[in-house]
Amino acid sequence: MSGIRLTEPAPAKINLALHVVGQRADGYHLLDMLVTFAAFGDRVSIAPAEADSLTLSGRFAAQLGDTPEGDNLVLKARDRLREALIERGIAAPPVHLHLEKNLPVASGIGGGSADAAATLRGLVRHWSAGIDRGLLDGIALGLGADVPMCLASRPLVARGIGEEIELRADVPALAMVLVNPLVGVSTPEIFRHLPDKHNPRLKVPKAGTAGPCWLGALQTMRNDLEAPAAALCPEIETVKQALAATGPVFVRMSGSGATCFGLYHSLEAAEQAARDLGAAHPGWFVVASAAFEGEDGHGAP
Ligand SMILES: C[C@](O)(CO)[C@H](O)COP(=O)(O)OP(=O)(O)OC[C@H]1O[C@@H](n2ccc(N)nc2=O)[C@H](O)[C@@H]1O
Ligand SMILES: Nc1ncnc2c1ncn2[C@@H]1O[C@H](COP(=O)(O)OP(=O)(O)OP(=O)(O)O)[C@@H](O)[C@H]1O
Repeated sequence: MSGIRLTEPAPAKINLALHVVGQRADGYHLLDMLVTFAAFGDRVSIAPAEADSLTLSGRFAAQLGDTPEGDNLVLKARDRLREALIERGIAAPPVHLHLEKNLPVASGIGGGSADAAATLRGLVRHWSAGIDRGLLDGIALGLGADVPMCLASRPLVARGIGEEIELRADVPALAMVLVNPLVGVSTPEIFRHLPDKHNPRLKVPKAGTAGPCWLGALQTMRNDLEAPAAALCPEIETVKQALAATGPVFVRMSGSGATCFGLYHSLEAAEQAARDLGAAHPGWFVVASAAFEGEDGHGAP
């Protein structure tokens, strides 16, 4: 892509814990989530152009082949932001967007949501658009429940369907390994197979909790989508066992799966685990990553 003006990271979203605590009248489930982000993810690049366009690259670009271009969350994000800016008299001229798709699609690590959030962040900068944070959060939520947290892209607790966000800078930035058996799982189907929609709330450690205490707290938390996901996709249990055999400090499934993650005390340990898992399971998606800490060391703005 020539003439790139800026590139915005779209870090993978990792649900360290996910409790299903109720259901709204419209059927959406109420969730208590502890979320962090991986340095590994997609990337959205922006350049000025004569006319709007989108190009794709990356290992999983082909997985978006069946998604009509207009349904790509990158373009939806561009269009919703532009509409809001034009309504307020702010110019939003044509852009060439390039999506480097490194995250498997429909894999529980929020790839589409991360792409939408990165597009919003990038275009606000590209168009030099002073936009009210509340309005931007509203546009994000309209694009998907996970988009507001991906807009923050730093450790947080989210409640509701993901729109009530409390940043938690004290969550330890541990290295991780992400593993997906490359078997797609359908989020609505997992929710349909949930045995119980009213599970105990997430008990979040108090502000300033030290790293080792967070690890203890994580053990007391759950991902309530893990059992229904593993029932529909037996490979999830195989992935968890394989991860557990590499000596992580913690293993769990993210989102509605099928991606599972292991946490490690060092990036070197995570990289060694990823090498071993990749060699033993060449058909899986396996990647080692540091936690995302943003350009300023504290996550994205
Ligand atoms: C489960 C999470 O991965 C947690 O981070 C996300 O909330 C899922 O977000 P997503 O993949 O963007 O899913 P969406 O496209 O918003 O929802 C797909 C479908 O899953 C079900 N769904 C999703 C989220 C939610 N809180 N309750 C639900 O019941 C709904 O049937 C919805 O139509
Ligand atoms: N840029 C995009 N990247 C990925 N999926 C997209 C994108 N745009 C639209 N989609 C659609 O969104 C659906 C969900 O994809 P996504 O990868 O975000 O799911 P996920 O990783 O399971 O997310 P979550 O963790 O929020 O459940 C896909 O079926 C795909 O058709």
